[in-house]
Amino acid sequence: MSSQRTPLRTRASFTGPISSTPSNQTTVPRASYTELRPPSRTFRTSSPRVGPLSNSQISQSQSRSRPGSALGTIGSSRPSTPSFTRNHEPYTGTITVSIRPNPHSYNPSQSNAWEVDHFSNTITHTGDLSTFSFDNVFPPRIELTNKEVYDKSCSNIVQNFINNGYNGTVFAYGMTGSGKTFSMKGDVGDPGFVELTIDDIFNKIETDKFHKEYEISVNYLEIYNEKVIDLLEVNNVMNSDLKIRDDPIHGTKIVGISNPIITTKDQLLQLIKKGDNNRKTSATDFNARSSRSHSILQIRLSTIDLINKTEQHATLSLCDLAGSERATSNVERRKEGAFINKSLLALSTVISKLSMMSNGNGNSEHIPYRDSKLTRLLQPALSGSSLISILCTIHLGSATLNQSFVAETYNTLRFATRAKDIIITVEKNSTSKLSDSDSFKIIEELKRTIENQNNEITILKLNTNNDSHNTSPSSSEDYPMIDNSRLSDLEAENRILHEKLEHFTRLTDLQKTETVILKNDTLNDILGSGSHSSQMVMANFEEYYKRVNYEIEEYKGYINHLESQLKHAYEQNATMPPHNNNNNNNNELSKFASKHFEAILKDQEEEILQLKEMLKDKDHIIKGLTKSTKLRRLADSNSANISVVSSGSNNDHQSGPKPIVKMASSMTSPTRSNKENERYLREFNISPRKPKATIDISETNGIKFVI
Ligand SMILES: Nc1ncnc2c1ncn2[C@@H]1O[C@H](COP(=O)(O)OP(=O)(O)OP(=O)(O)O)[C@@H](O)[C@H]1O
Repeated sequence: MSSQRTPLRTRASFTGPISSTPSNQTTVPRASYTELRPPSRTFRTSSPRVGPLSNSQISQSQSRSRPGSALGTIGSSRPSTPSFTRNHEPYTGTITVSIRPNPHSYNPSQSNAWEVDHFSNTITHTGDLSTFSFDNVFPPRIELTNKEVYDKSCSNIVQNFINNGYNGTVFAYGMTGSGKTFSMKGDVGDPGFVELTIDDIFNKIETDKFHKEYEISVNYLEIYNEKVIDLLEVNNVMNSDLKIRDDPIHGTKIVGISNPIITTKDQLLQLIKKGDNNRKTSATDFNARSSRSHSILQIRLSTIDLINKTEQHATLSLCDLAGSERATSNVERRKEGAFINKSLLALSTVISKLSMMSNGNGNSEHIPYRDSKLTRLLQPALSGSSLISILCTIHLGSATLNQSFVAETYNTLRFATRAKDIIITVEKNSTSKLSDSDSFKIIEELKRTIENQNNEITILKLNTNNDSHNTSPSSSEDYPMIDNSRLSDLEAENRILHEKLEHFTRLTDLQKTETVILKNDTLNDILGSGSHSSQMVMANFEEYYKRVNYEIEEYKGYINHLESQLKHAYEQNATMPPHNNNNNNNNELSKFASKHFEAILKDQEEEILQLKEMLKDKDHIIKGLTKSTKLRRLADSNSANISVVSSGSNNDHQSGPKPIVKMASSMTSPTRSNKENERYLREFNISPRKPKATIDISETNGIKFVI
């Protein structure tokens, strides 16, 4: 993991799709994303939500073919989770909305206010029979783990964040004590969304460790009484009310928030734990440890793909909102409650307006994102920069005993319904190509890290040896153990880094080869001569190859000559007598001569450098040519039993380059024996049954360059 952030060169544009659908799904034009149809809902005549829909309203809503509209009828289309097409076009669809009841406020032996059908993902009020349908409606089972809920409602977004560069936002919404923190943070033996997400991220890092570089940074904040507080730096008074500003890349930014770079999973978990301990919680009427603030954990991931040499940046926000609640007698709680309710109301209003706009009912009116810090921070996500999943936690409650639960659950379901109506178009963050200087920087950084590790390994080994010889009774027995485990960790890490470095250097080298070859007119002429026979292409290649080799030798000789001249000139310069200060004329003359001389030396140095660069380029050409020539030979001799030899002898290059041959009619050679063929095939790691039949200058894996 790099300790230095790669500069963000492109403005992040949000592109992207998701999904639970298999990747072999065919590309569907956006307008016909029928699989993106969101949960449909039946409005029964007694629905207290919006009142019954008239027949004309129902047919109107059914005939409207907006993708992702939540207005449909149960049975006509099952609620579907947003899907992504294979080639990751921008995702257009709805927000994933899931409902999770708190099992503690549900009693199966009593008559409950709500009935859940987790097969059809619906929830029905047992009194007025109004039914709501969502992407997921989970059963009120105590055995239901956070992992099961995460897999269905959240992992899709996390995977698209990790693998495809989409921003993601997940938030838990619901009344106090309904299970938001339980779902996000988890419990003993039942890790929550935050930990499960971190597991997914670090598992991916482990899987891709040989061909990808990841950099993770994190910030963790809470909004308490409309103040933004850095949970990782609570003791800093400067961080007691951070300001939110517009940001061209991320939409909004929090000025001055700490943003540490994370290198290990444990480090991240420790930081989050520290932040959690700093979060404001208190006992309320419904929850002994109620969150009195909204918390937002933001994980930023930069991915460098060492194979494709691209980089990508994405942000995942995990929000645990404070719960709505009724008035309480405690003054402090009342004040907090007022702020919480106000910001939740602002969120609700924003969601409602966005939903109306998505349904074509609202004009493109002002969305009041600035009414609260919460909506201001969620603004980029809600306005289309991010895939969103909302987990609404509810209390099912007994119909007779807990009337307040019933009303709150109604509120939450209404909120969830509006959220489900919102249609978002989210673009994947752009992928930018690493420049040569970026590749160079990465290679240098890897080398530095390896060197530092080597030093540490040496020191640790020395320490361990000293400890084992140390007979002092006061020496702790624990230290050698710590050192040993650190030592083996370091050695393992070091091996991986070495492999990474070799791999990346090889790739950079290959890319350079390809660039040089593509820029080379003569080579392009040869490669582009589609009508020529393979023998002719081969002959031209080989002739060109000899010519380049000859030129290399020439250049080397010339460089040697220049270098010895330079050396001689420097020596002369050093032995020149000092200037005579009394003689002005002489002095001026010698100054002029010296300047002139220096200029010549500089010119020569530059020429040598240029020549060396040219030599490097030619080396790259030779590599590419050697490979393609051998592959071509192999393919020809294996498939058509055609063997080609160069038209000149080994001494040809001594007599200078020849013009590139135009026809290969005179080229014949003894057919290579089977044994020889096998040797070649082994050398190129190619299966004898499937010889390469095309000239492929881009394939390197497993192929040794022989010059
Ligand atoms: N699905 C669940 N399974 C088991 N226990 C749960 C579940 N959901 C919530 N609980 C328990 O219910 C209590 C309240 O949950 P939690 O603190 O997560 O609520 P909350 O919605 O975050 O409340 P607040 O808004 O007040 O912070 C906790 O004791 C928690 O362990």
